[in-house]
Amino acid sequence: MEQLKAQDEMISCIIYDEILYFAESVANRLELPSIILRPAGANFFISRSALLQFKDGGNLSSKGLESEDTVPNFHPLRFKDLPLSKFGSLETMSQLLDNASHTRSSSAVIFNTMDFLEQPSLAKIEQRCQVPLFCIGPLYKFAPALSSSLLKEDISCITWLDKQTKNSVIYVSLGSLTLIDESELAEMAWGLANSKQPFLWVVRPGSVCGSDWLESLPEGFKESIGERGCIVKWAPQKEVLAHGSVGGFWSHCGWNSTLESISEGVPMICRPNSGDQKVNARYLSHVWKVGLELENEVQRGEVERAVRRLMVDKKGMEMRDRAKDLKEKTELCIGKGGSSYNSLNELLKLISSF
Ligand SMILES: O=c1ccn([C@@H]2O[C@H](COP(=O)(O)OP(=O)(O)O[C@H]3O[C@H](CO)[C@@H](O)[C@H](O)[C@H]3O)[C@@H](O)[C@H]2O)c(=O)[nH]1
Repeated sequence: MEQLKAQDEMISCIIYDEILYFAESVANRLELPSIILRPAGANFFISRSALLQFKDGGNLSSKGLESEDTVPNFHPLRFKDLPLSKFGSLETMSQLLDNASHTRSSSAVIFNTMDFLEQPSLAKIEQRCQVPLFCIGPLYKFAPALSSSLLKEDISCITWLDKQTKNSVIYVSLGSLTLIDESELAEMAWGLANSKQPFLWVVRPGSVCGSDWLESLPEGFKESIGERGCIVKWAPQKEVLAHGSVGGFWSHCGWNSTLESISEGVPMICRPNSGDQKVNARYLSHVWKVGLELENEVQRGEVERAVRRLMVDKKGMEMRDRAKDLKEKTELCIGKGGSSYNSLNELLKLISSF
């Protein structure tokens, strides 16, 4: 540590992901300022306090967590939307969230979001937060050349998209962690096939339990879709969403996918799985009104109806109009004088003052 300290006085601060909260102690030991990066949304941050509040009050039984009732003071969230993880117990999860929520001695907090999108939640956070808050999202718009992808992107899907008509393609991707089983894969496959819409589907290797990649696709499916479907292992998602042929996105509603879809003006089918995704899905469908949520078990008939509603029906077109509106607001936000643009400049000023 001492060596690191003496060696490099060029390091002005440590920016750390909120989950890696122990990095704050390292910064203190090195006598460096630190800044917290919260990579998910402000609505999610607020929903965490609901989870902690109800857990501590003893009102959160596992039955309570399935309830359709709205959480008092947390509209539009229902108890079932609270951000529980599938990867741990309520106890472990709330302990982690509690630790990640404290600012400790850090000098500032960064959110990957836009002011206009999450204003009410940001205002609440600002009230409680003792240090400056910087909303500089969507981050990928400020650093477009950096690919953070761990998997190789299959760019051949762009050539396939070039051959499709405007707004006709539904893009399907469940992010980098979601797992599904073989029967869900089959229902998704037949729902997409029966919708008669062209689709670009990312099936991440290892994401279907019990199968390496496409072995468990149902018999007859490939023949039935012909050239109307394109399946890849990993896509250049930001480029895909910005492509004129893409008119809808079936997503697990991870925060990055949510921001990317909003920024490119693409309405969504929301199929959240765990954690913040349920909060994001609720805001997409009930506040921003650019998404429709698939809530029940995935069944081919429901998938077919959801795809057609989003891609063809009037309701879908209205959602597309609202999504275009959010895209324009995002452009203003990242352009010169916009809130994220200004916030980023303020952050740079703070860092240079250290
Ligand atoms: O074929 C693909 C599929 C995805 N992506 C990219 O992968 C990222 C996926 O991120 P996200 O939508 O946030 O999903 P996860 O990878 O599942 O993210 C985890 O981290 C997020 C940020 O904290 C949380 O919001 C999610 O719930 C959590 O699952 C996005 O940038 C996509 O552009 C690709 O480039 N190609």
